[in-house]
Amino acid sequence: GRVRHYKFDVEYMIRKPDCLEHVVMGINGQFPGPTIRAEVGDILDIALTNKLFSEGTVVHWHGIRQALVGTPWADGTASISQCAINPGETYHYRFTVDRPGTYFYHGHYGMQRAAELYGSLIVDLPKGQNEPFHYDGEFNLLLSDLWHTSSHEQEVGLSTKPLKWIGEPQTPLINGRGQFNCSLASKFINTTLPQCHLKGDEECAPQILDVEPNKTYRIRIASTTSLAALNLAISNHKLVVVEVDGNYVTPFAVDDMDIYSGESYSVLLHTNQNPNKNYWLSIGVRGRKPKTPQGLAILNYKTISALIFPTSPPPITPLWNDFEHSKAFTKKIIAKMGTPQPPEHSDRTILLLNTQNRVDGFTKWSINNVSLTLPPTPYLGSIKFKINNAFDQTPPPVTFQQDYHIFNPPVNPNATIGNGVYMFNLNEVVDVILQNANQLIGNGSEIHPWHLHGHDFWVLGYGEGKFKSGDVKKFNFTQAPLRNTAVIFPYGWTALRFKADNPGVWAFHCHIEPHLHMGMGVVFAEGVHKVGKIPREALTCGLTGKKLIENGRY
Ligand SMILES: O=C1O[C@H]([C@@H](O)CO)C(O)=C1O
Repeated sequence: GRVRHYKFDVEYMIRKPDCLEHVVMGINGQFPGPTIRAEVGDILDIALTNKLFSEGTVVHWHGIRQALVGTPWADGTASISQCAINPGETYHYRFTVDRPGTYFYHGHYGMQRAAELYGSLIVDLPKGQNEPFHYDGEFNLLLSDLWHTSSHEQEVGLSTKPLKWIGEPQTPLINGRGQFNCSLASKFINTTLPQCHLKGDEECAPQILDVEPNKTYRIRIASTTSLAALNLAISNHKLVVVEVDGNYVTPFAVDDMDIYSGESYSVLLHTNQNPNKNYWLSIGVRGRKPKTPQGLAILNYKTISALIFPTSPPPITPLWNDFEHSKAFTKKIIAKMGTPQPPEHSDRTILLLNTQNRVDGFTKWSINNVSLTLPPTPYLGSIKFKINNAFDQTPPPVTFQQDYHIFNPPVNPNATIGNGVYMFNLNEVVDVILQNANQLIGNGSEIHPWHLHGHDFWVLGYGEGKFKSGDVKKFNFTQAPLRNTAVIFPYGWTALRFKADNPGVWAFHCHIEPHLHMGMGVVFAEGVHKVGKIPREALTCGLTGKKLIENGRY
């Protein structure tokens, strides 16, 4: 593959993504950051310079496994794979993209994703190879949620006693575009917002998808929201899902689709409707009581002007708590024939109970009663160089008390903080059962999208209530989809299998950024002794900084 060089300057910028002025994080003067487009086998060489004034940064390449050549130091997770990049410093992300698909990148330090640090990353097949589906043109939609409070204010609120929850996002964004103080569809929907009067060249003008009649378009869709789960639909048009998290799936048609934070999709759209009209593409909030208006874009049949608004209302987003609708969609996702099958047996199973808890009166999320607090020395260096006082050496619990009542608030809400690591033998096959439960107070249970770094996993199944050993009989081994993000539904469980075959240290966490901030994650490690030479710039902080770099030992 060829080497593609990029220079990325991460900076704060003043923009008007929803027609109002906000501070957002961008790259090279662009918000969202530039789209990276590469071919399978290419080496991406990204010199990323921190142009922020007074805080560190890192960028994670979401869905890229860093596995082909073994570059775990390029995964872009602060405290896990590298030291945060200080203002004025440059870090070199150099890695191979080994598989086609729809990916994205985003900040992975503090809550810089909520500060809107993200962009798209698309990997094409090598020239001459064809996708297993035909299309005449393509679009790329990166979905996000815009906040009118700064990520710093959000972090402090989440770390305050009592909790100051961040609430709901102000504006959903499609390719960084939304409208806050007006609506594109106020004529059609019950809104107090005035009709937007936009010329089309504003930063907050809607994304237009220009199409010709009777063609097939591939729409790539990825969500890097901080909180919101979204439902996407296009009036009058079916969507045929063909790709999920960089893996082909058995195609299926839907009228609308759920997209959780951390997921990516490709859908095919046939432009087989009346070409003398335009149509709405909508994204609406699901899974939490929506306080955010729909985000809108326009499907424009080029036969008419893009400025002619659709003459019918935007699609209605399914009810936020219609979880059966969500489950029906998610369970339709099955592997395409030819997808690698999961190994028949696993070497070990870990059960991870997701709960909302208290630690010294602070509201936290915890896994088997441990709330993750990242250490100052990144694990990759501290494990490789056996710096044993860098983090808790006792591994975190692999199960939870079997008499735990998942349908009730916790009897004892107290959890502990910790930063221990689940250590796997290289090439071990691991089953993970994610178990959902009731929230801290009152009745309720939320959807959490769990994202694994460094691997794909097979989704073996989703179930209701508390996982029982007999539930393994319900696992789907023959068409288990490969993914890097999977949700747990309210009061349910999700079973995953993966092969710990990628030497390195990998985050596995809820992709809802405030939940990760509140401790909702774990750290996996395997074969770290096999990791090649870690670049110095990954090790300059904490105890690796002191013991290796300052002493001139590295
Ligand atoms: O972590 C969360 O905290 C709030 C709520 O449970 C307490 O205010 C909420 O909706 C979350 O998802």
